[in-house]
Amino acid sequence: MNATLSIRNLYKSFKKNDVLKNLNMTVNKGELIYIHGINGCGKSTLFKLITDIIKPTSGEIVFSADVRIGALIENPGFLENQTLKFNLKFLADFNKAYDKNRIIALCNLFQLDFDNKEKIGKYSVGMRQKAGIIQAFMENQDFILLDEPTRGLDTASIQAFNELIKKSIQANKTIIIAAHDTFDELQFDRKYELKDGYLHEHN
Ligand SMILES: Nc1ncnc2c1ncn2[C@@H]1O[C@H](COP(=O)(O)OP(=O)(O)OP(=O)(O)O)[C@@H](O)[C@H]1O
Repeated sequence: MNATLSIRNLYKSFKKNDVLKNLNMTVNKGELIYIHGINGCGKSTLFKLITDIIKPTSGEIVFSADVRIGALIENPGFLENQTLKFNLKFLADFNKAYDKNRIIALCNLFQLDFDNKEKIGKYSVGMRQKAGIIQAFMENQDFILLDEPTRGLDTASIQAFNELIKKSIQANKTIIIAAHDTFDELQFDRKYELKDGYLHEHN
């Protein structure tokens, strides 16, 4: 198999709080992975480690190649006094990856108005969540991490989300979804449970 991410003997503690203990996981290119866990079990911490936002206490996180990562972690951070259009361009420009047509297609999929003049700070929870999902996919990233992606989404948007995931997997993207929600419509290659700091693989 074509391992794209290898996590070896990963530990993360915040002072005396041992959040992740000896975590091992290999993710292959094109896989769809699900990590289930209750609030506070360490899902966001794991994603912050993978995206290098925080450093492990010990252990290794190795990408086999130069992958471009898209991520939705906790509440998506935006410039609150700017529009959706401004925010998405601003973020994509960091990587010189602004693709207006792709962004408009994603906005249409989620029934979000790309030209909405409202500041993003005024958006509803669901609208903001959709904007967060869009930024994780808008640069056609290879490896996508989604933390509680369907939080606050209505039924139509959950369907749009499922569609996006299926299409992305067909396009050989690698995706990890961490959530306490279940995703019955999606076919995962592997499922894990993150509990008491340990990651258990489900059959
Ligand atoms: N920067 C930090 N400093 C100290 N403790 C932290 C920090 N970040 C996370 N933690 C602790 O790590 C544990 C896991 O938090 P994390 O946010 O990863 O959980 P989660 O599974 O994403 O939860 P939720 O589903 O509620 O988003 C919690 O006990 C939290 O208090």
